[in-house]
Amino acid sequence: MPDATSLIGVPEFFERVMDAVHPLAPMSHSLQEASGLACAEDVAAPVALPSFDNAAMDGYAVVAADVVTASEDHPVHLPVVGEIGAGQARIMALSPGTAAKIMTGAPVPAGCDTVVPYEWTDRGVAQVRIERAPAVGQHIRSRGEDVTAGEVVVSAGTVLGPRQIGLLAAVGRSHVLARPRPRVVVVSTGSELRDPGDEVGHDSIYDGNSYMLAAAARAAGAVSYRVGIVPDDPGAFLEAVHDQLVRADLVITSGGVSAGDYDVVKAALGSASSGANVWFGGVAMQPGKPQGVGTIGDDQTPIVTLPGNPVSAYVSFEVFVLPAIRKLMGLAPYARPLRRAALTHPVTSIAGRRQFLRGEYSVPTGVGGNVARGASVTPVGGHGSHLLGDLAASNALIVIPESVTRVEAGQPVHVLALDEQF
Ligand SMILES: Nc1nc2c(c(=O)[nH]1)N[C@H]1C(S)=C(S)[C@@H](COP(=O)(O)OP(=O)(O)OC[C@H]3O[C@@H](n4cnc5c(N)ncnc54)[C@H](O)[C@@H]3O)O[C@H]1N2
Ligand code: MOO
Ligand SMILES: [Mg+2]
Repeated sequence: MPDATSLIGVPEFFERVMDAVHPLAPMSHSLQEASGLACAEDVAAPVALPSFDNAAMDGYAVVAADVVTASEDHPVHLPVVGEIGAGQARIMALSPGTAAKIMTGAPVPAGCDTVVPYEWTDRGVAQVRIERAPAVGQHIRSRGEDVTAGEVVVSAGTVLGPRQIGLLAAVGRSHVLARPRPRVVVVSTGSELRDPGDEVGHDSIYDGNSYMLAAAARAAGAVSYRVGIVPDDPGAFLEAVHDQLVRADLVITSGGVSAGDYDVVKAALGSASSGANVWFGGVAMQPGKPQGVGTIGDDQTPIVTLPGNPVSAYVSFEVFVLPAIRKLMGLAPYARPLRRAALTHPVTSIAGRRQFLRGEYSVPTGVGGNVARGASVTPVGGHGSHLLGDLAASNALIVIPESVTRVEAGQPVHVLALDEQF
């Protein structure tokens, strides 16, 4: 590994990763598939909302002038000429001096300019007694009052959340152009690795990283593919990665990027015949010092090579890969809110490195997260980048800046809230 003087900063490596990825070309998606994706068109409403004048209450369609004098003491009586249910518009026009039963959502007949709710009547069937006068237009939802036909209802770049999907469906769109979910291929390297469920010996361990990274990619909105464990053999590694490129928008590898004799990823991707162009180096952070990023194959598929220590791999994913996946999706890079919280115990950090410590972040129930409102964070476990149990017990990363070597209890710190997403 390069020594401390040759480490590059977290922001510089972040830029290298972001430069390697480009938003994916938009595709047509059914609304069911489009949830969480970035819309890639300005969607003009094909129809107005409401698309016709309709009743806002269950009651009687009437002509306002006929009932203007109605009161409990002086009710107005009108003959009921029929009934209009939602989806059953049998009465197209209403004559003055008559009423028609009408249900919420049903089209108001021509001539009707107000609806009398059941509660203001005797609910009569052949004749209705009206005891209160609605204003002209009351209880009628007018065509186009919400959305006019041709109006842009969702613009390009908007994230298609439930509200946008609901609106698109309501204006009759079955499909929408959106940037697709990136296909992320996860490759774990290490001759010591075994699949969960298999036997482990005294010198082998379970492959936690590829499951963790595949799950993290999926949680970020990607489709993830886990490639079986690749041993520390450069030829086998290159073959495995090249085999996957056909279905990869991004390749993430785990392990083999440090200074070891069997650090396969660095050895393989660094060779002239690898078909890859990858920068390897040290980043001024802990965990996550050894890193690599570049492209591989004819299509220049982006590849990020994460360190093998589980906490290092996870932190690197959060800090670099999650924003990269979001860029591929056409989303803003940062997914997590950076909160401020008071540290409950002192922590130390190496000078010149941005430290990401595991922590348990909490805010008093029902309030937003900042120090003034009582947010606090308790460090969980030590600095060791093998401490996966501590990572799993955490819900935040405490971020200690490069220039700081110690923070006392009670002091405010920034935390990346891992279970929160914008
Ligand atoms: N001489 C030096 N040694 C190391 C340095 C250094 O600067 N000089 N850096 C250390 C740091 S920091 C890190 S982080 C690791 C990075 O290691 P590699 O990316 O080369 O990863 P490996 O050597 O393959 O594995 C490291 C560690 O992680 C375990 N591991 C790997 N893959 C998995 C997996 N899929 N699931 C669970 N655990 C995994 C592996 O068994 C090792 O224990 O290098 C330091 N060394
Ligand atoms: O920097 Mo390594 O990523 O600490 O363990
Ligand atoms: Mg190594």
